[in-house]
Amino acid sequence: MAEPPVLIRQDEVEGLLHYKDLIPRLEVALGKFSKLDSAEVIQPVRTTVPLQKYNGFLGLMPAYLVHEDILCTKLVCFYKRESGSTLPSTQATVLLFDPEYGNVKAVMDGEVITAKRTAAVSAISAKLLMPAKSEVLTILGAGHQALSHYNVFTETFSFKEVRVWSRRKETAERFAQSTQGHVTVWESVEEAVNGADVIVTVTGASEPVLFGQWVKPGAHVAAVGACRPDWRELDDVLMRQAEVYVDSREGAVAESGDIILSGAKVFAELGEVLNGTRPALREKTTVFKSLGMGIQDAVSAKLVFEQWKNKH
Ligand SMILES: NC(=O)C1=CN([C@@H]2O[C@H](COP(=O)(O)OP(=O)(O)OC[C@H]3O[C@@H](n4cnc5c(N)ncnc54)[C@H](O)[C@@H]3O)[C@@H](O)[C@H]2O)C=CC1
Ligand SMILES: O=C(O)C1=NCCCC1
Repeated sequence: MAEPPVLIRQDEVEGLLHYKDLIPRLEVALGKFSKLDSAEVIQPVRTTVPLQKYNGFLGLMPAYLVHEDILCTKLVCFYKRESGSTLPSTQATVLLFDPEYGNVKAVMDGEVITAKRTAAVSAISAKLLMPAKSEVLTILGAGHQALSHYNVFTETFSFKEVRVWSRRKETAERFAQSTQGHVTVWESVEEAVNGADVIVTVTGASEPVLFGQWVKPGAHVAAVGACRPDWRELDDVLMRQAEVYVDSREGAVAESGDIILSGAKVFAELGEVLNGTRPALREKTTVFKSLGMGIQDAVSAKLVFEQWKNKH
């Protein structure tokens, strides 16, 4: 009989998952995913169950990495919350399986995994696509993803200035007080992104908040919110003037309102750039449209479980 699953709490995941270990593993997984002839990565597009009554959805995100023998699924509920709501917008649990036996080896918190792996993938996009001499980082939104993006971007790169905007100034101010380094608070998106080299959009918006006319030519945008086919964070001008990169083409054309509704063409997956089969057009304005992938959770969960076992 299989052992019962271990339970790995949020504070433990936080202490076990580090960007320096996570980023290289995500790069390998993204590269394998984008190899057209590879049967090594099995990841269906996320299944979503709408929770209309609560303005949210349940997302089911299974993945199997054959070579590494990692079988995993995340169960994630996401809600659009009213401004000022104290309810969480994301609740997630990750299940790691023994692929041969079929039992669940570990049940772990998925919120820290979601925050860190999403930010780590955005950092990979920036490493590949941001202008060579990037000095100004602007973060639009001031929630959980804003903080994980702040942490990995300041750990990985050396920006001279970091700015934040949120729809409520108090939230942006609270965010700026919570960060290790200095962050300036801006009252309008237009001013906040003026001259920015890298812009991270991590809002719960379903209408555009970032407009192409405000974005410096050559800037890199990591667009993380707007994960439904009818939600937007970026306007048509930006989507059409930029070279658009995605985590998964299949996911992007099924789920991204910014891509579907603007009619923008996807230039490449990040994995294709990592594999050297598509170029990184660093000198152009670039958008990385992130939707999140089961394989990102799977490699994160494996890492957490390995580290947990080392300690127990
Ligand atoms: N691409 C990916 O892999 C993932 C994407 N996400 C997305 O990232 C976004 C942020 O997630 P969290 O930081 O966890 O949420 P959060 O609830 O912690 O923070 C959301 C932020 O967006 C702001 N916001 C909400 N509605 C807005 C609106 N209509 N206009 C402007 N700002 C608005 C809030 O004030 C807050 O600052 C969400 O859209 C979520 O769906 C989340 C997880 C993974
Ligand atoms: O990839 C994820 O995890 C999520 N993506 C979109 C919003 C919910 C969580």
